[in-house]
Amino acid sequence: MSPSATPLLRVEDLRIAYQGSQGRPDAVAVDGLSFEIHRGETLALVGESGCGKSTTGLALLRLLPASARIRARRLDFEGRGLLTLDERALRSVRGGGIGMVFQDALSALNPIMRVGDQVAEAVRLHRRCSAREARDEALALLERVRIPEAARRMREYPQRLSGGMRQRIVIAMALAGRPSLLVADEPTTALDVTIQAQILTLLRSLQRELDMGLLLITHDLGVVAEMADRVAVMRDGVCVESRPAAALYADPQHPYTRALLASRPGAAAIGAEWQAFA
Ligand SMILES: Nc1ncnc2c1ncn2[C@@H]1O[C@H](COP(=O)(O)OP(=O)(O)OP(=O)(O)O)[C@@H](O)[C@H]1O
Repeated sequence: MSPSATPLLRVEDLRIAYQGSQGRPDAVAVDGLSFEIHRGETLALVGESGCGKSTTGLALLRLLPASARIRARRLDFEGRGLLTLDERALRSVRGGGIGMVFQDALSALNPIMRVGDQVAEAVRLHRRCSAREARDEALALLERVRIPEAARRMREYPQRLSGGMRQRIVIAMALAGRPSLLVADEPTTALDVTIQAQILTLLRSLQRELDMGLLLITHDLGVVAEMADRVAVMRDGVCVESRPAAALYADPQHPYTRALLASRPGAAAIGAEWQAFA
């Protein structure tokens, strides 16, 4: 990691509430969250379902529904405030500055379009170039995400590919705008365990090769043990602990972090730690 003075992403005191409908009170989804990501750094945002992880990821791309009220002391990407960007600037940040990978590769892909054409289309969204150049770039992207026989795979439709291959295609599309930050929201949850490991290794390698920042959103502390530089643990919209990964795993400070660690499959004692939060 080579942290520069200005972080790629600076989040300070982020608060997000969904407006309650039919007289119901607003629901606070994120409450006072702060973190930074530098180029070349991986931050894992970890917590159970509903703790506000995806809401945070979507806020970075200003993709929250209109019912979401968002404010922050700072929400800066490459030194610019994301909350005050106009639509045009936002479009260039989405996919250009910040790339996004979601859990469900199948629904992110068009079933009736060859995957090579979909990646080429993503390239042309971000860069003026000929159809030929876009196809060449798409092929290079498929090779970058280690798709074997990439030239042949370009002509396949998504359904003909395995789940892992599809997720590689989605990652290739997310890279098409040459982002400096990649947000990956549960990128492996829908995959078999062995494939999960391959995709995580790929993300880690890409993050290093391209010197990107990576925000990895997951409910599974085990998933990030090998690859995060820092881990931020969230519970009910609040960050309870944020530390370098090695320190957090070796000596978790917050009881909730200890409970999450103990509840991983294969962890010895779930018992008392978890009971406190059940
Ligand atoms: N569109 C929405 N309208 C109202 N409330 C929402 C909306 N989206 C999320 N929420 C609520 O905001 C809180 C945080 O949800 P969020 O999806 O960010 O959590 P999460 O940690 O990503 O969980 P998951 O992994 O299940 O997606 C939850 O209480 C959820 O019910």
